Amino acid sequence: MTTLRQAVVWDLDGTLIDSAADIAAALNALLSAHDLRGHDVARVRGMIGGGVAKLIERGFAAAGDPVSTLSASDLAPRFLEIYSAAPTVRTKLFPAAAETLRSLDEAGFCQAICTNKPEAVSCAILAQFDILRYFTAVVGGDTTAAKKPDPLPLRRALTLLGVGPEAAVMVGDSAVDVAMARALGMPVAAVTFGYGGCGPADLGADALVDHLDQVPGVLKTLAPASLQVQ
Ligand SMILES: O=C(O)COP(=O)(O)O
Ligand SMILES: [Mg+2]
Repeated sequence: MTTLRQAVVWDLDGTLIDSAADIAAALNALLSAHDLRGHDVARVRGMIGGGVAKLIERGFAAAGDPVSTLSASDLAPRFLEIYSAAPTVRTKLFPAAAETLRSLDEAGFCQAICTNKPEAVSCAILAQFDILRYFTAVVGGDTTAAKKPDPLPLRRALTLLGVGPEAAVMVGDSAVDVAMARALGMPVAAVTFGYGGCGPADLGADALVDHLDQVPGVLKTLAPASLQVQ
C-alpha cells in the first residue's frame, strides 16, 4: 500500500473553534463606541466567515447604520485590537477537536488552517488551546492578497504543505469553504454545527460531519485509496 502524504486543510471559526461569543463581544464594543446597539451571539454567528471587514459591514448594517466597504476596512484595525486583547475568554474548541487533530497527525496526515480570520490572532488562539503544533501552515485572511472564497489562500496552504489538491481534503462550515475547495477540484466535508448561514445540507459539500470524531472516517471515503496513509 502506498503511503503518499495526504493533507487536511481546516477552516477555523465554526469548524474547530466555537468563537462567536468573543467575536460578538469585540463587535459589540466597536458598535457601542459608535453609539450603536450590539447583537446577541446567535445573530453574530451568521455574520462570521467572510473576514473582519465583512463582519463589521454586516454588524453595522444590522445595527441600522450601514458603513461602506471602505470604512469597514478602516474600522478593521480597531476591531482587531479589541478582539486580539481577549480572543479566548468564552471561545471553546468544538468537542473532539484536539483529539481528532492528534489522531490525524499520528496517522501521518499533514494539516493546515485556511481561515478568513487574520493570521496572527489565529495562531495565538491555536497556541492558547495547545493545538498549533498540529499545523504545518496557518493561512489567515491577511496572509495572501485574497480571502476565501478566492482559492489563493488554499493554494498557499497546499504549497506550504507540499501537496497538490489531489492529495488534500477541505473541512469547513461555510459556502466560502466549499466554493474555494471546488475551485481547486478538492473534496470538501462540511460540519453541521458551524456558522454556515444556510442549512449544512444546502452547502453542496461531499460529506457532512455532525461531530469532529467522524472526520478520520469521512477522509477515508473522500480520499483516493492510493493516497490513504496507513
Ligand atoms: O470570518 C472570519 O473572520 C473567520 O472565519 P473562518 O475561520 O470561518 O474563515
Ligand atoms: Mg468558518
